[in-house]
Amino acid sequence: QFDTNYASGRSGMVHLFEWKWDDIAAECENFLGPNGFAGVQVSPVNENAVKDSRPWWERYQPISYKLVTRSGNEEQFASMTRRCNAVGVRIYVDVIFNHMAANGGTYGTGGSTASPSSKSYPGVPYSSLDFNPTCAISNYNDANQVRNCELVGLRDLNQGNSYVQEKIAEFLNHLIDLGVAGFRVDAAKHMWPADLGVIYGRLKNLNTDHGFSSGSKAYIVQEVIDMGGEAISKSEYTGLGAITEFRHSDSIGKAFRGKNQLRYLSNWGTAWGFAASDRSLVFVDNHDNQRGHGAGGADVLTYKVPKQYKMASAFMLAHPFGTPRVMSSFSFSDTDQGPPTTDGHNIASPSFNSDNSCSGGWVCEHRWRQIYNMVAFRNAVGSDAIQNWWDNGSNQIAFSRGSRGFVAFNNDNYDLNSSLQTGLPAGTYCDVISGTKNGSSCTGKTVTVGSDGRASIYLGNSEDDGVLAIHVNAML
Ligand SMILES: O=C(/C=C/c1ccc(O)c(O)c1)N[C@@H](Cc1ccc(O)cc1)C(=O)NCCCOc1c(-c2ccc(O)c(O)c2)oc2cc(O)cc(O)c2c1=O
Ligand SMILES: [Ca+2]
Repeated sequence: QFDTNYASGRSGMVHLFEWKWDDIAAECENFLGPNGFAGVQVSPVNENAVKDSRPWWERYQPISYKLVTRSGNEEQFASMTRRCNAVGVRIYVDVIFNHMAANGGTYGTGGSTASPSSKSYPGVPYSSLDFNPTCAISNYNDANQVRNCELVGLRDLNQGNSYVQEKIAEFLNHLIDLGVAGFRVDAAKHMWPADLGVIYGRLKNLNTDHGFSSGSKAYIVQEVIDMGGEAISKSEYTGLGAITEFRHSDSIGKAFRGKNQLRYLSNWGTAWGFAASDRSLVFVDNHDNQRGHGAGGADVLTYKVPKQYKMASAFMLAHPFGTPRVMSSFSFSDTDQGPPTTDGHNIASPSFNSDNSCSGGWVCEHRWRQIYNMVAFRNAVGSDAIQNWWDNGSNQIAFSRGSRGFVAFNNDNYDLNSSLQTGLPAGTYCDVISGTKNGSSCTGKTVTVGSDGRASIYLGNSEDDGVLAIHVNAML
């Protein structure tokens, strides 16, 4: 189903890609809880194939459903969900049950062996009876092939098989017992919606020991890469739960790279071909398309283009459309490269600078002031509608969220300098992009709103950030 199970007053999910469970637990307590984040998407928790150079994508090659990975073991996972739920931060698990590991001398992160060539995975156990006949996906316009054949050599499970359904449901219910709030279903496009419906139907209610109200069901977000032009469409999945809206990532990248004038964002939402707001998990980039090949490819914005990245993230978090997910990356130069390690195998923990940013190979976009302050903005404005849309006919735009928040963007190559209607009560506000409210002072620019709700808004085109944001919880 598509209710996020977020604790009240919180929004903003962050994908702590490749983080270890102990480090996520600490991050919930030290940063995400205090800053109003609602949830964490974690990397796959099930035992995966060990590949020589430890590429990031080895974690998408299951060996078994044992909870042993480079991020930690079952005990550490259980401790993480306990500690994060205790501070109002939910845990969403990236689950892979379309396939099992591909060929290649294979043992798992938990020590299990497997023989993909004979479709034997004793760690589950799965045998050749549980897989579709071997064939390769070569034509994305053949829906049967996309579901029943192998994605890049990954052994394709038959989710129509009742034993397979049982093993998958057992795996997901084990995670529900451990306190998770939902799942990101990997490669959902490669599974039949009817089979997914059977599997989701076998899920238990969420564990009330972790603060969920009784009868709550797991939030399901299905990875369906649908940029149009293929046989399979996301609408086949939106009845079952939410979907990852890749068109949002592609379109927001194009807009803030200047390929689309920002004034066209005035009808941002389903008019752009996105799924319904409550079925769309939205993002600027994800773990796959930030590496250039996934969907959207070349136009996707990443931490490598920080000014545009922060503007796009601010727009996503300021706009009411969809359920936003902030990507938190490790730095990479090679698209196969895995997370930073201490010894080539064990993942390194993030280290933190005095300004709360990360080091040690972790980018921690979620710790960038312009991003975490916009999560607080989104919390402050709640479900208030967009009002007072303004644009200059090209790349300067502004809008308010009811009477609780106001944002302005400047992607033109000249200053934005206008008196605009903010919708806010009269007063002086801290601009939470250039600074942070600190008691009754602001470490960045301030904006004074008159009794008519108007304010003089200045955004120089050479400023670090092309965005300005004020809201009722940042009033001085
Ligand atoms: O680049 C990658 C991994 C990409 C990837 C991994 C996880 C994801 O959730 C994802 O969306 C993409 N993998 C590299 C290396 C690789 C991995 C395994 C393998 O047998 C061969 C090569 C690669 O070059 N992959 C081929 C292009 C990317 O094709 C993949 C897709 C994919 C890409 C575009 C689509 O429209 C689509 O429907 C599926 O999904 C995966 C899901 C997985 O669970 C595991 C995978 O290996 C993959 C996956 O290879
Ligand atoms: Ca399949």
